[in-house]
Amino acid sequence: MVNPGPAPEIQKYLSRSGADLESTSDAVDAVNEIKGKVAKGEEVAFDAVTNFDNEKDKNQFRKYEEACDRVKNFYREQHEKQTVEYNVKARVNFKSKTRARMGVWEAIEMLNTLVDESDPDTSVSQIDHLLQSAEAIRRDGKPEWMQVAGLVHDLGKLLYFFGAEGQWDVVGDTFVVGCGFPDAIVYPDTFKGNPDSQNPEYNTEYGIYTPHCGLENLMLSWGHDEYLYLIFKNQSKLPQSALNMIRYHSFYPWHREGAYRQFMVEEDYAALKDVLAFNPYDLYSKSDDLPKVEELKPYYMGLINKYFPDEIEW
Ligand SMILES: O[C@H]1[C@H](O)[C@@H](O)[C@H](O)[C@@H](O)[C@H]1O
Ligand SMILES: [Fe+2]
Ligand SMILES: [Fe+2]
Repeated sequence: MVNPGPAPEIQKYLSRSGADLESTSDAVDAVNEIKGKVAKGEEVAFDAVTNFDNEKDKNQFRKYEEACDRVKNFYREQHEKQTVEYNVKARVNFKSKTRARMGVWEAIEMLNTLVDESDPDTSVSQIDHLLQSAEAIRRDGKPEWMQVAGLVHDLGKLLYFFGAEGQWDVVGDTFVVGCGFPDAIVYPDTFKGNPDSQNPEYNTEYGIYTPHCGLENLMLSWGHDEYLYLIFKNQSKLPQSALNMIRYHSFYPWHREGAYRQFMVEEDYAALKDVLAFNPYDLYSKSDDLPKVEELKPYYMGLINKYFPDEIEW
């Protein structure tokens, strides 16, 4: 008899298996572990093994209370203006046009002038941040698709050059609109100025959503994650795990602080695993050592050609 292979529900996970799953049995173990924990109502956390293993160094990042005014002012504006109404408008606007046509490397170069106002940890330009992330992933021997995820994950910040209203609808951590704003978001007090926080249809645990409706059905605040996910979902050969890393990498209240569990379905735990495997390379690779862009270009062009068409409709 022919071996029927893993059950369809397991297959679903295998096709999106995390970066460190070497074999089918690893993947099945991982899935069983997730399922067991979910069934018992336990929190699922995954420790990614990376080069950044010094806890003392890790504590130097994301210190928002000590951040400069540039960061604080950014979040006040973002938290006041990211409403359900704006979100719907931004999504309709996204679908209404193509903003530019260019290749992935050209897009990376275009980001050269952008310095992210929301980021307390880096003041290097975005091209440097992308290469720092990709190089850290490569150094740890992770697969090519994940190196590519590192290389492109912040390309959604191109939105800034495509008629964004400022940086508040492009960068910064993301959160859900249409339900209450949890304290797990940085500077939670600033939501007082967001009209949605006074709206009884929105300001509850579930707001406009239903229990365990799945992350897929939530409106995440509009910015570079969601935009880039929408672009690459149809215009790349990236595996689902890479798309998860792109789509949720700024969703810190969810992936780091444990908020929004009331909306999760089983497959969202696989996405969580992907995002947690990616996060150290995004966050802890931030340093002032500038990568040598021209030296690295040929290697990354090779990867770009494997995963993307020559021209993307942005
Ligand atoms: O300030 C940063 C930056 O904007 C990143 O690109 C984003 O992914 C992070 O969530 C945010 O904390
Ligand atoms: Fe980002
Ligand atoms: Fe990043």
